[in-house]
Amino acid sequence: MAVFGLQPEIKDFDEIVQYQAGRYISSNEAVWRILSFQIHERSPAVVHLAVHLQNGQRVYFTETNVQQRVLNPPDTTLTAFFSLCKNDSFAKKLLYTEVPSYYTWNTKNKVFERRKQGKSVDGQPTIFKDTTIGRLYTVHPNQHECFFLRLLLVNVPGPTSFEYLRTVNGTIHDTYRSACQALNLLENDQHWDNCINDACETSTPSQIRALFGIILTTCSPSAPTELWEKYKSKMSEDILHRKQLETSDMTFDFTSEIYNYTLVVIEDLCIRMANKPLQDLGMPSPNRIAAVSTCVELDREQSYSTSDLLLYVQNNISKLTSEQKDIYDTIMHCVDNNVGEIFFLDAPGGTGKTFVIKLILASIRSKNDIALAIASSGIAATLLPGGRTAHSALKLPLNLHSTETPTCNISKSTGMGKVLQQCKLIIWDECTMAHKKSLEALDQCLKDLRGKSKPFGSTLILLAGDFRQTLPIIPRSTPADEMNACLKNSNLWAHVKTLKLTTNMRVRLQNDDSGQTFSDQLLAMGNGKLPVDSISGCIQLPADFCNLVTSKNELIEKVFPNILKNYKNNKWLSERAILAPQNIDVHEINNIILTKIRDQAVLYKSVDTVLEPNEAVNYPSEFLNSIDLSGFPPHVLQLKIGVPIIPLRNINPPKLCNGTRLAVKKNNGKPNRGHNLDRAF
Ligand SMILES: Nc1ncnc2c1ncn2[C@@H]1O[C@H](COP(=O)(O)OP(=O)(O)OP(=O)(O)O)[C@@H](O)[C@H]1O
Repeated sequence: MAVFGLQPEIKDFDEIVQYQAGRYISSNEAVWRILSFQIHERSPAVVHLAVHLQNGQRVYFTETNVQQRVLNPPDTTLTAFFSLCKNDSFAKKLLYTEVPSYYTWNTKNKVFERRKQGKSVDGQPTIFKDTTIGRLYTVHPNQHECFFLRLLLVNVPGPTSFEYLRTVNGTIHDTYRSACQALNLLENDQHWDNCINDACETSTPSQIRALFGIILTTCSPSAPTELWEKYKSKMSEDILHRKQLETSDMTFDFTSEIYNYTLVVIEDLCIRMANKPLQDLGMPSPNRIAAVSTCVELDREQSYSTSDLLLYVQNNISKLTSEQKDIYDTIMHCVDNNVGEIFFLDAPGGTGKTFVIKLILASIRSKNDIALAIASSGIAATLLPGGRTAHSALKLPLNLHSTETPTCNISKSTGMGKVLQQCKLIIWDECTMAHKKSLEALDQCLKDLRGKSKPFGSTLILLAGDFRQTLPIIPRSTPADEMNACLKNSNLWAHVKTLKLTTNMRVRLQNDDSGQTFSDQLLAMGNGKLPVDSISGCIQLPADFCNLVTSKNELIEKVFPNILKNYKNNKWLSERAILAPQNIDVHEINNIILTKIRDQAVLYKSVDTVLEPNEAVNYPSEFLNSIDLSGFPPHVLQLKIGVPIIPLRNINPPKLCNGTRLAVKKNNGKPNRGHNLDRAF
């Protein structure tokens, strides 16, 4: 339909009508309009919620009603929410943003009313939930108090007044900001002070130094020197004690030399963790000439007790099976004769690969030589004595996939540079999971450090892993990309000699027939021997391969039977885990298990802020909190004593690597202590 006015009468010219009449409307739209169908709709519906300080709401008045408005200003959604929380026990559990899902806003009477339709809430047949969501108006951080009031509104359920929002643990705070501070919703140097103070009660000086190093390198405290001045004696106690023993004078007190030496140790830590000297972290720079120069990396690799290691070798070498002994002899022959070779130990799970590697490491280290143990994943690194992740030890770039020719950030003069020049053997466990570029980076680095053009600068390399297991993981990639990133596709692979372990020691030692069947099935699957369905392209699992369950609750019951009785038993916990590929399932399973444990839950919330303050309006804190990325902990972490947790990243390896399982031992709302479930130390 098209309408054109050829001779508009200038007198009654209505531009809007003219525009509407002159619009072209397609036949489809014309029919749609003639039948009065809705032109657009919103789903889910969004209700905007007011945010204002006490008596700060906008009030409209006329000359006639000014007095009445002053005495009795109309309610806003915020003041109506307070009244609702006073009178409705269900609303008391809700956050402001959750209210529109259960209540409708009556604009005439300015009250929230319970929904009459929707999905009824479990156990509350008279309460209905709808898909409607509530959105708070954003507030610029420049409007300080209003911004902090908003922050409280998205965190405190069921407030009954403005004063209620400012009340934390019975204390009424003067400002919303200090209430946020008391609820740990804001970043604050006081956290770090409390954290170190807490550590001083129970930790050794070296642990306090490591904690201080982590705080300096990753938490950007605003006044690091104040923390240093306050706790420098606590961090230097062991150094003082050593000095007292050396001088046989137990009255010897802290001196500037002792503090200087402590600073040197802390600086070494910071360089290792973040490659930054203390000066770049807002701290005084230590006087390196005055301090005894130490090479932390070299010290670390040579600090093993040779007598203990020798005893370990003597006790275990006779246990090696003939195929394990062949591998041990081959490697030790190369070590003793300084032969630079590249070996790949092809060992399916349970064939004793770790057993042989431990023995090789102990044998080399017992002669005070250096053997470097690295692994692609944190958990594999924890299983090797002195193991570290390849990324941390070799200073590999994090964006390996996108870098054309990545390099290790190690120079000849650094501690790690010296370790790599002097080491007799480098063992890389789970190398099949590593991107080929990381090995190529190590190859280039060793060639440079050792001044030799042969692969890996003629260093003896033992790669271990199993190509039947997980290949390198490349986000948003195709299987072809993964194959391309695989070590076998590197030019270096042509120089690799393969050694094989075939006997499953786990099965052999336990003499377990079902274990043998399971191991054979795994091998057949890894070797591509299981028949593939031509239509779906999937393999069919053998009927006796595993036990299938039908619900999450059944899975939990099977994996963690009788959890209330057993959950404080670390050995029991360390033997079981549920893996899920998606965060949403992980959160759901965690919540089900947590509700079964009767201990008091403590909530830890992340403080999420945008770097650019003006962007706070576009990315409000509740939006930042709602982002649930892989590799990041959830915004709200709920912990109870005894539950297992996994650190996603340890800034100061190698004791705790990412992936190590811990059990919560103490839960005080501050950074936690834990038992290690994966190994004892
Ligand atoms: N020669 C041996 N004598 C005694 N015990 C052994 C021997 N070889 C391996 N074992 C034991 O067998 C079990 C499996 O060995 P190990 O953990 O070294 O295998 P793996 O190949 O590293 O397995 P995975 O790849 O699953 O980690 C361990 O308990 C280990 O102590």
